Amino acid sequence: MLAERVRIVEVGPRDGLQNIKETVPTATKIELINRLAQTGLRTIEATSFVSPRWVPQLSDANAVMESMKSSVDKEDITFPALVPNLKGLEAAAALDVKEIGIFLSATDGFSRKNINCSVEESLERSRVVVEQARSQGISVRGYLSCVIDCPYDGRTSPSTVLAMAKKMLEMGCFEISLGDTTGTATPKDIRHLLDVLLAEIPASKLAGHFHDSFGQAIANVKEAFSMGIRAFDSSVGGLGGCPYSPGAKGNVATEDVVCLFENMGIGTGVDLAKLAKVGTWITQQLHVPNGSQIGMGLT
Ligand SMILES: CC(C)(COP(=O)([O-])OP(=O)([O-])OC[C@H]1O[C@@H](n2cnc3c(N)ncnc32)[C@H](O)[C@@H]1OP(=O)([O-])[O-])[C@@H](O)C(=O)NCCC(=O)NCCSC(=O)C[C@@](C)(O)CC(=O)[O-]
Repeated sequence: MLAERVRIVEVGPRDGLQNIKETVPTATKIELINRLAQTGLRTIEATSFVSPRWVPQLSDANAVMESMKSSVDKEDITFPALVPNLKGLEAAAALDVKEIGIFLSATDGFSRKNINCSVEESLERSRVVVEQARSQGISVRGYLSCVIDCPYDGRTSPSTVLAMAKKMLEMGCFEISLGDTTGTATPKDIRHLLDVLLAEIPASKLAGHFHDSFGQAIANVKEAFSMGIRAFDSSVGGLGGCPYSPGAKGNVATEDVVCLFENMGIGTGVDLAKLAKVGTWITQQLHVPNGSQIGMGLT
């Protein structure tokens, strides 16, 4: 029995697919989630209730979530969805979604490109969403993008990230997922950021969400772990990327995260061999390279 554990938030069906140009059939998305649910993952972000004009790939959010709702054999798995505004919350609530993710940026440039408003406006918008979600018993995770770098505004200062994270926690988010949206962070950047954040925010309220544009994401996971972070977002096969973060690659691969922690004697609850098969299957379906070397090695 492993004494220590990390919590993995699988974001492949949402972050992994949102940037794929060709329309992925709804049945493939549902099958991906069902296969991931067989690997031991306990949190699988399923989709986004966003504007179909902005992210056409996820315009089938209702159908995907409807199919999760009816699966009785997955009662111990959470299927969160991203929600940008009250319209998204209404759609999610109608499908009995138990957890939503709101998503804000530490920087104005990315905020305007991604959700068409300034950071200040996004805080006002989110406050109402969080209040209404929680009054309906829906828990809210907060994503904060561009914590290291912004594709439009350049480097982000840790003090800006701290101020935003505190505001998001105060409004009622149970955890803040720190997004290295551009995937440009190094372990030194992560240490510098966490030094500032952990002076005022408990590690249990923070998660790492690291993209892998320069192959540093797994090193960043390890660095954040060494500083006390115990929740990490990752994507099967290393899929992913935001349509509004040009050049950024996918998330750290879930296979790599599981392999890292299991080898450190830290439990993940995930069956790596089964997960690797899912990574191989979905990357073949999507005709994209498998972003996990360990995943390829195991299949
Ligand atoms: C926020 C908006 C809606 C503002 O977009 P807007 O154009 O300012 O919104 P609007 O209120 O003017 O509405 C425009 C149209 O969208 C519809 N609409 C409006 N809201 C919804 C909704 N919820 N669901 C469905 N439809 C919606 C609305 O009804 C209207 O339809 P029309 O009348 O023109 O036919 C838009 O910018 C948007 O949807 N953005 C989402 C972008 C996105 O999903 N980005 C990727 C996720 S974030 C990410 O990947 C980063 C993360 C989280 O992974 C962490 C990291 O790596 O950093």
